[in-house]
Amino acid sequence: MTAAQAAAPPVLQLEQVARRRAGRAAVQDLSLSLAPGQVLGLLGVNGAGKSTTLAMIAGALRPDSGSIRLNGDDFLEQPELARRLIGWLPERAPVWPELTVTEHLDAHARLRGLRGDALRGAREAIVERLELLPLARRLAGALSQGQRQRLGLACALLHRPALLVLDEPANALDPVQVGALRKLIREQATAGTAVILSTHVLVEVTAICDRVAILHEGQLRYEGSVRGDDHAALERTFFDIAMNNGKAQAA
Ligand SMILES: Nc1ncnc2c1ncn2[C@@H]1O[C@H](COP(=O)(O)OP(=O)(O)OP(=O)(O)O)[C@@H](O)[C@H]1O
Repeated sequence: MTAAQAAAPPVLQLEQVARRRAGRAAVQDLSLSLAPGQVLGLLGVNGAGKSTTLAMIAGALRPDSGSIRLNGDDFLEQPELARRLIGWLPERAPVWPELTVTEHLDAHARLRGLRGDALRGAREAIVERLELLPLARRLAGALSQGQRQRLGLACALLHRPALLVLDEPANALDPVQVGALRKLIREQATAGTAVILSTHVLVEVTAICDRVAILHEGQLRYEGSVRGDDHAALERTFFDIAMNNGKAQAA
């Protein structure tokens, strides 16, 4: 992230966001912000509230309370902003099994308002970048899990979003593809895209992210840089959560 990007207004701003699911608080009083070109990792164990948070940011779930702003605009009042500004890869990337990879990308592009040459240009660029050409004529329903994940990522990136929301993006990817994913995310950040991604793997955060927010039982337990002095505190907090359910261990 450049100094200019750091000084820009936040692409994403959550204030005191809360959401209950199945009668329990899935996310509580969550406040976060994300500048252009910044990569934020949402780290937490199973059930911590990561997917619920990302689904609210992507506009798929409405918060019970709190506000979400995209580039300063109240996104809850203008849900169409999400479609324009956000690229979302959900935890299990949904596919239309009867469409080919190309048809899939075209359908997504149309949903984002792309048509004609703009649509073709965007599709060709993403097919090349994600090396999807050998799969272009395959039915989406016949793809492996990792290939589906790549298609989901391509759909999220197709319209060059200002904010990329990635739920466990390394799921089902082999080590080569994980390396390619890390490179792609850093490339997006360098181009000014803000990225928020979820994971339960600490090394994933340190490899890709600039900042980290640890969620546990729906609450923000830690927020800071992944580097420098913050790193030890990050490791200690996550270790306490993963090994000891969030309670500091006796010395
Ligand atoms: N579809 C749903 N219906 C009801 N409750 C849900 C649903 N999805 C999640 N929850 C609940 O919301 C809470 C937060 O779950 P969430 O999926 O956001 O966590 P997570 O951190 O993404 O977990 P994981 O790493 O296992 O994907 C949990 O208590 C979970 O049981």
